[in-house]
Amino acid sequence: MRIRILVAGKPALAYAKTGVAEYLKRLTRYGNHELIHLKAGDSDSVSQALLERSEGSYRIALDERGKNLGTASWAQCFEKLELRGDIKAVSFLIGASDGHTQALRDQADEVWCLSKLTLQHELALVVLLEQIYRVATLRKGEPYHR
Ligand SMILES: C[S@@+](CC[C@H](N)C(=O)[O-])C[C@H]1O[C@@H](n2cnc3c(N)ncnc32)[C@H](O)[C@@H]1O
Repeated sequence: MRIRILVAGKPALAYAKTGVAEYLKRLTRYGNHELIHLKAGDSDSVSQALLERSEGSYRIALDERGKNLGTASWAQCFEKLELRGDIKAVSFLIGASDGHTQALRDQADEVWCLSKLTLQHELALVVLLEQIYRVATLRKGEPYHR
C-alpha cells in the first residue's frame, strides 16, 4: 500500500525543510512513501487540486476538526486498510493557510487531527511525517516508539 502526502507548496521555513528531509530519508526503509507538492493558492483551488490528485486513493484529510486518534490507533488503522486488499494508496491531505473546504472534508474517507491546536501547515507536515515514521517503526516492533 503506497502512502502519499499531498501538500500545497514546498516548505519555505528552514526547520520544516530539515524535518521533512529527515523523515522522508528515514521512511525510505519502510515501503513506498511519496510527498507530492501541489501549487499553492487559496482554499478552493488547493482543495480542488488535492481532490483531483488523490482521486482513486483512500483519502485522509488532516484537519483540526478531525478525529483525535493516538499513535497506536493510527497503526491499527494502517493495518486494517492494508488487510482490506482493495486499497492501493492512501493519501494524506494537508490544506492551505485557510484550511480545507467543506467539500473536501465531505469527500474524504477520514478526517483526522494531529492535535486540537491549529498548526502552521509546514509544521503539520513535519508532525504528520514523524507520525507516519513512528507508525512504521511500531508496526515492525522497533524501539523508536515508546
Ligand atoms: C493553518 S492550517 C488551516 C487553519 C484553518 N483556520 C482551518 O480552519 O483549518 C493549514 C492546514 O494545516 C493542517 N493542520 C493544521 N493544524 C492541524 C491539526 N491540529 N490537525 C491536523 N491538521 C492540521 C490542515 O491540513 C490545515 O488545513
